[in-house]
Amino acid sequence: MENVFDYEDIQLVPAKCVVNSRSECDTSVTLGGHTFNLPVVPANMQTIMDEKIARYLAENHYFYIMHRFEPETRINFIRDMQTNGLIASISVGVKEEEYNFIQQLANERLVPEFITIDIAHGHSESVINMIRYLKKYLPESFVIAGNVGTPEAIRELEHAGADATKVGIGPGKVCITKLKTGFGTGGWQLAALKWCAKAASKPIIADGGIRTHGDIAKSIRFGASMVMIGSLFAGHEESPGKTIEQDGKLYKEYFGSASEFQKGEKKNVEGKKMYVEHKGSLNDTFTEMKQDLQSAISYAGGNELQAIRYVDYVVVKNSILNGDQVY
Ligand SMILES: NC(=O)C1=CN([C@@H]2O[C@H](COP(=O)(O)OP(=O)(O)OC[C@H]3O[C@@H](n4cnc5c(N)ncnc54)[C@H](OP(=O)(O)O)[C@@H]3O)[C@@H](O)[C@H]2O)C=CC1
Ligand SMILES: Nc1nc2c(ncn2[C@@H]2O[C@H](COP(=O)(O)O)[C@@H](O)[C@H]2O)c(=O)[nH]1
Repeated sequence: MENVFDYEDIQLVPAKCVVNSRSECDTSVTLGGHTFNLPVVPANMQTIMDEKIARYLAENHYFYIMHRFEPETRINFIRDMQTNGLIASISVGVKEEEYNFIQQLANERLVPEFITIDIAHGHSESVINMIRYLKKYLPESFVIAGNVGTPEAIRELEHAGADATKVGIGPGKVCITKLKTGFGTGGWQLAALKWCAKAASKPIIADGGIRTHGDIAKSIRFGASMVMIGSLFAGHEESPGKTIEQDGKLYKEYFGSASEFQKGEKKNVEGKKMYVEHKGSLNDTFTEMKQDLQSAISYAGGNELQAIRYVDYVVVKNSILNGDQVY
């Protein structure tokens, strides 16, 4: 791999505007035959996603992926969502009991619209076997497989039957994989996305490392169809993480899915816990994300998301932020 870079090293180059108002720009995206308002999905983590948020997102035409850390609730969750005319989008692992769970879904003809295989090292036989099993027993479910960080992995998972792949090993805010193992796409996630996108024939979800709304547009430019975000969604009043008060200020907890706090034990820990500032309602963030992305589309010289795919870019090596912060 040559010319590695990350989000803060890139600026997209404006093209002539073709709209009279940013409100004309369409941020919607279609995945698995369903159209969503934004190419953004909150991370399937326990301090980011719960059933209430899932319902809110589905009702408001945003994509969501429920986490897999309360496995016994999944059957009722799928039933409840579908009974109410909403899409069911769940996560699975690769351990033996997950095969029994999938068999149970097939027996009961409960078919989630989306199933995400949520594993740290997705370029593995365990994930390939799970993709094949899902495609055999629940062929109508749209299968997202990950996480990976190389073109070889994209090809193998797509070849096994994955309908989309998820790219990002180690760029997450609460991720310590890069420090504990020396591996991953941390620090060059955007370049890894570009590299993977060249091999992909199906949609890619860029996962981890998004720190500003402009990073969503950059992900689209480098090949993502959808962007998974944890930390930017962690601080809302609706977020499931505990709220704490320190020196009169409110914070919310955000912990990694491979952290000691998630696992309940100190074994193969590759995640940590942090506190993020409380930031109001989820709805306000989605509204702002939409406005920022509409603006990005207008700078790309188009009126729909695809316009961003074709803009030029420059590498500005770490100089964009220049000490600035959004707030
Ligand atoms: N995107 C990212 O960068 C990362 C994300 N995570 C998140 O943490 C959660 C837990 O992930 P994970 O540990 O995979 O899930 P699980 O704890 O469910 O483990 C899944 C299976 O894969 C095995 N396994 C896990 N890591 C490896 C590896 N590096 N090599 C070989 N086998 C492995 C496990 O066995 P055993 O434990 O015995 O090895 C287990 O049998 C997930 O939600 C995942 O998304 C975790 C790390 C990185
Ligand atoms: N290495 C680890 N990665 C993790 C862990 N828990 C979640 N994740 C990944 O991070 C992203 C969210 O990233 P962010 O930068 O938006 O905060 C999430 O979707 C997972 O892929 C973990 O314990 N270790």
